[in-house]
Amino acid sequence: MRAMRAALPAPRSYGHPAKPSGRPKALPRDTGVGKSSIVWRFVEDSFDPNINPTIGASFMTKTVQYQNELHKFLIWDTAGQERFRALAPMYYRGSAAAIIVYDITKEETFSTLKNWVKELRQHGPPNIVVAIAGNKCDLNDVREVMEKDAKDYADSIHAIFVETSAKNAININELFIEISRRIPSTDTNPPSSGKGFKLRRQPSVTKRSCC
Ligand SMILES: Nc1nc2c(ncn2[C@@H]2O[C@H](COP(=O)(O)OP(=O)(O)OP(=O)(O)O)[C@@H](O)[C@H]2O)c(=O)[nH]1
Repeated sequence: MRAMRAALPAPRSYGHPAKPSGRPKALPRDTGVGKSSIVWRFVEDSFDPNINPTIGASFMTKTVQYQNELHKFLIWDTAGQERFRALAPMYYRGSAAAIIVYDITKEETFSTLKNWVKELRQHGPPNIVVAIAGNKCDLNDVREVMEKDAKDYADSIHAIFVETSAKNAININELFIEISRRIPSTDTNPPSSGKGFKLRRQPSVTKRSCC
């Protein structure tokens, strides 16, 4: 079995912090993109339309079989609210992969996602696998971010890209499997270190079209 850590940073957020429970009426613009919902869909195969905002960060694990190996994902789901912003480096520093999530119905979440990419490149582990997930693709009718624009950007930075729907379970498993595929075997690395992976860059990512 090999272990890997995937942190889920959100785009930088602005505005008033949320109350400790329940969603605030005026949401900071980059919270609520669906990070926790993606993790819940992957780990528990469930979806809660009334899920609360993450406080600090939450941790979950899931082991999946991939080809002849067992892959254990150690997942930090980080909070998107600005007041927790400073915590993010604690989670991505030791991670083998990071999934940056934006909401396809909110252009500003895609714009600020680029700040996270820059931050990961500057302060994250050198070989961290970056995946971009355009979530809520079930809401195609109110889409603000074109899939092609996001895919072109992801290709330009050699990141994995998928559009996902945690609600309708679209491309969630595929996202994690692709991350698994991009992280080389840990045969030559201690499995518990969670870092030191040498990243094999793939020229393109196979993506199942959704919505
Ligand atoms: N339609 C739709 N709604 C979704 C989807 N994923 C999440 N949501 C909803 O979006 C809202 C926010 O979801 P969360 O998973 O809490 O978002 P988050 O990014 O973890 O939010 P923070 O913890 O504040 O950073 C909730 O009401 C979810 O039910 C999706 O794929 N489709």
